[in-house]
Amino acid sequence: MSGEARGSKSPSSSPKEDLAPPDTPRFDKGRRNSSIEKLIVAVRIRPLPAGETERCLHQLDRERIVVEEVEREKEKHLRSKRPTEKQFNYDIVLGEDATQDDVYQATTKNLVRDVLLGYNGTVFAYGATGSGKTHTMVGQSGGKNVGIMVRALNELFQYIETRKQRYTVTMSYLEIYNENIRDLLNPESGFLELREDSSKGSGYVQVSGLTETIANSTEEVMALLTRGNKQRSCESTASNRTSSRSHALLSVTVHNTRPIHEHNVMKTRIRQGRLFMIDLAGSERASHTKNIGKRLKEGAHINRSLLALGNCINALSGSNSNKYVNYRDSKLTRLLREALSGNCKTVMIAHVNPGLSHREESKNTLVYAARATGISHKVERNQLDVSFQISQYRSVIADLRNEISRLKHKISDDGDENDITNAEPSSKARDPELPNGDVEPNMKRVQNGELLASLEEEDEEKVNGEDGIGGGVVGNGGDPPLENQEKKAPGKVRKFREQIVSTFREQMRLRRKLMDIDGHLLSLGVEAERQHLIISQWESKHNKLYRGRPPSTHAQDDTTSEYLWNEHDRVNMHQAWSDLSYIEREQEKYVNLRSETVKKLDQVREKSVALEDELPSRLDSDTEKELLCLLIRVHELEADKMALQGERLVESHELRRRGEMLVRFHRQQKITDDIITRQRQIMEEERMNLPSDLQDLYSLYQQEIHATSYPVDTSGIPYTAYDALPPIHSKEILSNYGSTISNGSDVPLRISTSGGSSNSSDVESVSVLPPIQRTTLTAKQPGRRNYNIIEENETETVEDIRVPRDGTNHNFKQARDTPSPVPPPILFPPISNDLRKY
Ligand SMILES: Nc1ncnc2c1ncn2[C@@H]1O[C@H](COP(=O)(O)OP(=O)(O)OP(=O)(O)O)[C@@H](O)[C@H]1O
Repeated sequence: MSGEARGSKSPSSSPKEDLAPPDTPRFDKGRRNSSIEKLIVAVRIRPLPAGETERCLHQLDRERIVVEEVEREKEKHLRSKRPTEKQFNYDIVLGEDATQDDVYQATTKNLVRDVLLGYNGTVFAYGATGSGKTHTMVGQSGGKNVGIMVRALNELFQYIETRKQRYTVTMSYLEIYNENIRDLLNPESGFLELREDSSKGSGYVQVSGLTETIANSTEEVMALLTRGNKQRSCESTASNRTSSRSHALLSVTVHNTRPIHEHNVMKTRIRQGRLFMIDLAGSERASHTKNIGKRLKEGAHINRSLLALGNCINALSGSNSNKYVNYRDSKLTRLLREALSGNCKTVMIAHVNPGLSHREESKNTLVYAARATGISHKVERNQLDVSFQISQYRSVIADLRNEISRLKHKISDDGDENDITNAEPSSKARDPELPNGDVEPNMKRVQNGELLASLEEEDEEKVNGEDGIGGGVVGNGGDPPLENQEKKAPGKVRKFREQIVSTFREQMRLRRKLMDIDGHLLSLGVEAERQHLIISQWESKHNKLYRGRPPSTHAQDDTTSEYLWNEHDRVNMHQAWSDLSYIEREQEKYVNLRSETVKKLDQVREKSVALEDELPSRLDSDTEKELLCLLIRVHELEADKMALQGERLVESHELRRRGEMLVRFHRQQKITDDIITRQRQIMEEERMNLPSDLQDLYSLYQQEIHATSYPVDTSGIPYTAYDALPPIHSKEILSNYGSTISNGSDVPLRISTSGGSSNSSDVESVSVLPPIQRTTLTAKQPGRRNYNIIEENETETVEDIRVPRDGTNHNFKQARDTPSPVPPPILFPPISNDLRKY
């Protein structure tokens, strides 16, 4: 082990010291932006498992372990001087009595500090099954036995909470189980793929689709960690009652920005450190574990990936500088590549069981661990100092991007949830009680003009912020406002910038106006639908189609009217019609205003593009150009954001309007159905001969009705309830698609295939139509079938029936004389009390 390696053995150097602030002079070494670091190897010896008394290894001191060798009988005589034990040296040896805190302090505490300084760090637990890896990394929740993961995160957050600087912490947690990667924070996402990101260097891999969660507090992180741990693949094996069958990788990224002064120039220092904490699955010998089946397969996968890791360690520890290291053999080594040879400070905690029966596994672990002590590589701090203004823009752009993607997701989520074209109208939309009482919050705000006001406020803030180029848009922890910086800018730049800002302001003003107009137009549309609904509600209540425009004040003179209007109806209908004509006038006015505003907006946009085009020729300095480009970009993103907000508003109004329309259509459909059914009833009773084309149309209508399947029949009785009733009649019926059987009374009829239910493959659907109960069967195939005829509360035999291919109806009136106890069925939801008053 080289002197330098020993010198950089930070994990064990001061186990009891507190985490010092990252920028104190103590960390001069860290201030150098790159250094050669060796992989730190710690060995933890777990206590002897219960029932084992004999041991095979011993801790000599804080750095050495000895393993007793087994001497074969023959060798004992042949080589009497042969040493009987083997000694191994490591950076740190933690004995059986080491506490969880001792292990954390000695191995990981300094990595946490390094991560805050902008380095990447990895700590991974290695060893045979049952040797204590999960105990070290995860431990037991709460109390003194919590593991490294919780301790590191705790310390990280404790530190961040005491600092004013801006930190963002994100985390992800995955497992590799049978060579498949699963997101432990979002297990529903299925298996994830590894993707190579060549932009970050050859072999740099990322897990595509892995959830990267922003964590704000220790509690939040703990909750995430607990959730992830519950998802881990863990089984009981002969060697370990709670054996982890997967490798678990927890990654915590700390992003920090802070202002610095360098040579009287204000800059922003960006640092990003990443800490991986890995609990590997344990290597196992099939003969020892006695695993079979699934466990054996898991074991094979675990061993293969650990073998690949061992090979990498072997290759990396060799003295040849041109060594070839094959990381591609397993997903584990591909993911650990950065930790083993890249820009990362790494600590390996090898775990051994001192019991005699575990000698082979423990010795193998010790051999690998000893090899790993020879690994060293160059580590660099991830730090970038950028011009303060540029960093502010970057930050604003990042915030806006996030906001835009959040809005986009929201729009698409809402679209999926509310896809009215595919779905039945929602209960909200169908229930006419809701139009007034349950409007979306956005809608309410639009109707009250509040949305606009709040948007204006929001934009005021943003536009005002621009006076200082984004000063105030992003909190900068009490740093000098950007205006001060800007005042120093040369006059030419300032003038150009003012032009850009004023064009942008105008753009935003017009966009706001457009949103206002759109909002108003949309609420007018919804209101118009509502008035139509009120009118159709009235028509439905009176079972009459409304004829023409307002009876209004002339209604009392309308002596030809077939019905008499009461005063209440007259006032309400008059109100509805006059509201409708007002709405139409308003719509016309706002449509014109909209097209004028769009025209103006296009002109301003053109002006803004022209300014951007002029930028290279009007400015000399690259920094100025970059600044103004970023300014334009910020504006564009602001504009995008506003456009998306507008889009969302439009969508929510549109959904609402469609909901109202559907309620109206359903009401119209109900009236139509009632008319058709009653006409049909009269025709049947009068035994009228129908023209064949009308008969065809009627059959078509029935088919359409039957295409809609209801889980509950129209009288509210679940279909399954019929299946419990005994069949009153079983008959072979020659059925046709859309054949109707009616019993001439309001007792529901039910038909199912002989011995089966209506769900059988022969019958596609059965429905009951008002007002006379008819059970209509829609067979998948024409032809003869056996059907059971079931009537609720009915035991008498119904006459044999035969439904011919032409779909002629069969009336059982003569076979029935018992009045039905079942109330008349209702096809659509009851009319709400709210609308009934109209
Ligand atoms: N240092 C220790 N002190 C007390 N108990 C320990 C220690 N190490 C391990 N154990 C106990 O031994 C058992 C096995 O440990 P653990 O599950 O951590 O092993 P592992 O190496 O993760 O095994 P696998 O690879 O099968 O998942 C557990 O009940 C654990 O609590």
